[in-house]
Amino acid sequence: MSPNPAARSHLPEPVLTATNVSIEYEVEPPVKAVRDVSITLHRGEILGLAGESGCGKTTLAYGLNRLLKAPALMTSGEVVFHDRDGHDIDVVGLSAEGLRAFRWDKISMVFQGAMNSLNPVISIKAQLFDVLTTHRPGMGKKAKLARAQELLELVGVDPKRLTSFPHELSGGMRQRVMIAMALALDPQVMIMDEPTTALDVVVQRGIIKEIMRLRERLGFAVVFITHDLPLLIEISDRIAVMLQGEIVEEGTAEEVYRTPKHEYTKKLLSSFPSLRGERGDFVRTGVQAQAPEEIAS
Ligand SMILES: Nc1ncnc2c1ncn2[C@@H]1O[C@H](COP(=O)(O)OP(=O)(O)OP(=O)(O)O)[C@@H](O)[C@H]1O
Repeated sequence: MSPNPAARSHLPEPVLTATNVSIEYEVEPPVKAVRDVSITLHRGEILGLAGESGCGKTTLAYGLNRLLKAPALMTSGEVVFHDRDGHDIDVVGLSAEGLRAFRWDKISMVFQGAMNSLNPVISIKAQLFDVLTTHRPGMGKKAKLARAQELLELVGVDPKRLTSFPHELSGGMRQRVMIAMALALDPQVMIMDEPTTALDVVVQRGIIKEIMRLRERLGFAVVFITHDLPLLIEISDRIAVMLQGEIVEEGTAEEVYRTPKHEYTKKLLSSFPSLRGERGDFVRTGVQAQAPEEIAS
């Protein structure tokens, strides 16, 4: 199968553009974790970031959302968020106040250990209210309650759980609550860094399925990072492959799977035997991902 140029020309407009981004850890000797990376995330798409441990995926994701902390430093590059109202936001140039308003509202992030960042002694309701109070100061109590209930429903958690404390919920439920929190302000981009890796396979698949449904329904774009290349191929619209801080290959999931160009991509694909042969044959069609239960089978 050859890449379909027609499909590419129909990509939606960009929502996030990173240009020539380089990030270093200023340690001795310095670590060049991200090297001159340019990447475009289109509205509503799932962009999978693949590559082995230590290649710079998390560092890049943090850079996109200005979450880098010393000793990490973005040494060059531009990150521009293209808001749905037509304005461009220079993410690198945002002030501290601008950044507080930007994060969670425009781009939110769910990471592997996110479920453990819920405060164990504060109810789910209070923690959801906190996000809404901070970012939507004009919102009344009734509206906040309705939104909190709606958010839990969206991620498949019974709204009765609002009064629960995190320790009363399973790991999967807590991660769903974190996804609800990330959705609270209707972000246009979600960065998901190994969002389900700490969970068992059945729970993982359930949550991935939910993310896919939500993306269809709410239209946010996702940068999805995982070591699970078969999963990435199934759920992503496009995939970027990282090697030692650089993006060495980029294409639709189908192109990357069917006609990988870079030797490293070929090596990466061959390290997942499940991707070869009848059982693991490519099943994705268009932008509609296969149902996760089918992926798991
Ligand atoms: N605080 C730090 N100080 C120095 N070097 C770091 C620091 N954090 C990460 N690095 C280095 O930066 C490089 C990129 O790391 P990063 O965590 O972004 O990779 P990754 O692809 O996300 O890996 P993983 O999948 O294991 O999370 C690695 O060489 C790592 O050792």
